[in-house]
Amino acid sequence: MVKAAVLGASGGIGQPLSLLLAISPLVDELSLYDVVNTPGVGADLSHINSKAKVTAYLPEEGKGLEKALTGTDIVVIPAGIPRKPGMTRDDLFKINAGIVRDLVTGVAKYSPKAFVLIISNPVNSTVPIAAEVLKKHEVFDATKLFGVTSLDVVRASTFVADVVGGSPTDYKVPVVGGHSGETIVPLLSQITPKTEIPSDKLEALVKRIQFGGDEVVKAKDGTGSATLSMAYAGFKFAESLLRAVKGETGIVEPTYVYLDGVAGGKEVKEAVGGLDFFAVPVELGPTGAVRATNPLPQANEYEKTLLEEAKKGLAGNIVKGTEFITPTSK
Ligand SMILES: NC(=O)c1ccc[n+]([C@@H]2O[C@H](COP(=O)([O-])OP(=O)(O)OC[C@H]3O[C@@H](n4cnc5c(N)ncnc54)[C@H](O)[C@@H]3O)[C@@H](O)[C@H]2O)c1
Ligand SMILES: O=C(O)C[C@H](O)C(=O)O
Repeated sequence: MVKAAVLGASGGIGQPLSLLLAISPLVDELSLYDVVNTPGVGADLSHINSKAKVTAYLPEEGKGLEKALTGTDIVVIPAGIPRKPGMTRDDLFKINAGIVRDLVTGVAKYSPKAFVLIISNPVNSTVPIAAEVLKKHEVFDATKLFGVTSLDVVRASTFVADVVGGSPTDYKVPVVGGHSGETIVPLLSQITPKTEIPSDKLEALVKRIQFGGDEVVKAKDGTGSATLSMAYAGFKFAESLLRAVKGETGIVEPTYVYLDGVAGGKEVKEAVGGLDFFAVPVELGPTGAVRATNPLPQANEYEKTLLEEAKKGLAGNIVKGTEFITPTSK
C-alpha cells in the first residue's frame, strides 16, 4: 500500500501532478492538501476509475494537514507562490520559506518516515529549511529528503535535441548544482549516449538550460511559471522513487540532497568546497537515496568554470535557508 500526499494540491503544479499520481498504478491512496479548493479538486479526481483512493483536505485549524499526512509514504510539496516576470526565485523566499517550514513541521509530526520531495522555490533554500525543521524534530533522514531538480533534466534533454536533432528521449543529461540560473550546471560533456555539442552552440545551450524557467515566466506574462512541465518532471521523479522502493534496481536521478547524510555524498561535498547541499545523480533504492554519484571530476574546463559560479550562488542560498530555522548567534 502506497499513500502519496500533495501539499499545494490545488495549484498550477498541484492539480496536474495530482492527476498523474492519481492514475499511477504505483499509488494506492492519494491525499490532497491546500489552503483552498481541495474539495473540488478531490471530487473531480475521485471520479477517475484508477485504483488510487483520493481524499482531500483544507486546513481545518491544523486537523486537515494531520489527516492528509497521517500514514503517508511520500509527500510532494509544490505549495507556495510562483514567479512573475522580473523576479528571481530568491524573491519568493519571503513568502515560501514560512509555507515550507509549516508544512514540513506537519510532516515531522504526522509522517516522519515519509519521503519528502520539495518543489516549492527557491529550492536551493527551501530544502535546507526542510532539513533544519526535520532535524529540530529529531526525525531528519537525508536519504528521504529530495529537492526536485528534475525539470532541469527534462529541459536539458529537450534543448539538446533542439540543437543536435533526434528525440529528446534519446538523451540523458546529468544536471548538477542547484535550481536557479547559474547554480544549474548541465554537464554536456557527459550526455549519454556520447553527444558532441557544436562549439558555436555550446554557450547558448547552457544558458537556455540554466534560464529555461524564465522562458516560461515570460511567456505566461504575469500569470505564473512552469506548471505542466513541472508536474510531469515532478511525477517522473516520484515514479522513479516509488519504482526503486518496490525493488527495481539501477534507477539514478539527479536531485538536490544533503550530502553528509547520503552514501557517496562526502566525496561530492569535498569536490564542491564543503557545501552541505548539491544536486548530483543519485541512485535510488528501497530506503530512498542509496548513493550519490560524483560526476564532477570528469567535468571539462568550461564546466569547471560553471561549477565555480554555481558554488558561489549556492553557498548563500543554503545559509539563508538554514539560518531561517536555526539562526547562528552573531
Ligand atoms: N522545483 C521546480 O523545478 C519548480 C518548477 C516550477 C515551479 N516551482 C515552484 O512551485 C511553487 C508552486 O508553483 P505553482 O505554479 O503551482 O503556484 P500556484 O500559485 O499555482 O499554486 C500554489 C498552491 O499552493 C497553495 N498554498 C499556498 N500556501 C499554502 C499552504 N500554507 N499550505 C498548502 N498550500 C498552500 C496555494 O493555495 C496554491 O494552490 C512555486 O514556488 C514555484 O516557484 C518549482
Ligand atoms: O522559473 C520558475 O520560477 C519556476 C521553476 O523553478 C522553473 O524552473 O520553471
